[in-house]
Amino acid sequence: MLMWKSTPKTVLLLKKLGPELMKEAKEVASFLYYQEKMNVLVEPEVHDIFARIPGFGFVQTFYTQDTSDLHERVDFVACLGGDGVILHASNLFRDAVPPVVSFNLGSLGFLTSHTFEEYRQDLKQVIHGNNTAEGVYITLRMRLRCEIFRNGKAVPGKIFDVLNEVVVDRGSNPYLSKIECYEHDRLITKVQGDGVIVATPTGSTAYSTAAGGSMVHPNVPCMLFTPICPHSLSFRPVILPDSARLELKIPDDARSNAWVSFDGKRRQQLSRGHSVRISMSQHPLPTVNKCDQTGDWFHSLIRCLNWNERMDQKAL
Ligand SMILES: NC(=O)c1ccc[n+]([C@@H]2O[C@H](COP(=O)([O-])OP(=O)(O)OC[C@H]3O[C@@H](n4cnc5c(N)ncnc54)[C@H](O)[C@@H]3O)[C@@H](O)[C@H]2O)c1
Ligand SMILES: Nc1ncnc2c1ncn2[C@@H]1O[C@H](COP(=O)(O)OP(=O)(O)OP(=O)(O)O)[C@@H](O)[C@H]1O
Repeated sequence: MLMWKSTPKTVLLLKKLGPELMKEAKEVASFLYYQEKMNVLVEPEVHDIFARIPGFGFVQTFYTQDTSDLHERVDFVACLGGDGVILHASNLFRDAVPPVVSFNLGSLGFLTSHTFEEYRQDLKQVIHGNNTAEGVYITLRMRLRCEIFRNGKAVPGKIFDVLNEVVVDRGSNPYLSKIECYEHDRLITKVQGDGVIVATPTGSTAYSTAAGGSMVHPNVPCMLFTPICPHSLSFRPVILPDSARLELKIPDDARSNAWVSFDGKRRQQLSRGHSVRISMSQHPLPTVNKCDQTGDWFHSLIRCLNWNERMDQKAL
């Protein structure tokens, strides 16, 4: 459950990229500042828009070049948009992540548990959660720490924490990709196909599901190892414990380079001899639940993916 040591003072308000959702962002910023007496931070591009609107001089911003101390300045994050905004929030925080409450104003919104209509009541619950009888539940979402290596040496500045998954694929190369997969330095298999996904339980309902992986409740401590179009009749997806330490390496005899992406972003080439090492991050991402961990998850499975939607059988 969410327990504040002292009443939260600063909120980071994130919204979906682009000009839309400014009306909603203005409404939420005013509510947090005037009603809840909170400091409101937004990203620099959004701040540029607020700076031109009379009466919103209270909205502050931060330097995106250095977000290393952002977690110390921000008590919680409020997101307006879809799943991509939560992935973006994850990307802003390399180390500890403050609790994230998200209002679904995007398209699918599997991870965005709250509706915008009730934002006042839900934000009050988050801010004064300690004092309410019911309390506020959170889900601690595992992230994966990914680090790129060249011939066994860490490439400086190439460390990424992902909330959904890391993908190594063939990119636009016409050749089958060849990726050696090690677990704690032991070769477990070679992927010969379009690529491979290493996903968190949170990411299990995203790309990994599309590639045939299982859907895993976010409280299960594990990582999913899901091949993409493997050219083999026996390569089924597997689930590994959260203690696994994986390395995906492009061998010298691969016909072409590969590509790696982190939560579908920050895509870059992996040449022969390059590898990406993957282990559980020490810093999970806490998301605020609307109901509770299991209730929210099944609600999203049904609302977004029509999980087991079927006509009810009539009595005899
Ligand atoms: N074939 C696929 O299904 C496919 C292909 C590429 C990327 N993706 C996913 O897109 C994600 C990036 O999302 P984005 O919003 O920035 O890009 P995007 O705008 O391309 O959205 C991809 C879709 O995936 C959904 N999604 C994202 N995370 C999810 C999750 N944890 N559970 C269920 N659905 C989820 C989003 O709601 C959206 O509908 C990647 O992390 C990857 O998982 C999926
Ligand atoms: N503040 C932001 N800064 C940078 N990129 C962002 C930001 N907000 C959203 N994005 C990106 O913009 C895209 C669309 O955003 P988002 O996912 O929130 O909306 P959507 O696609 O309509 O909803 P859903 O993902 O739930 O289907 C995503 O790829 C996301 O990563």
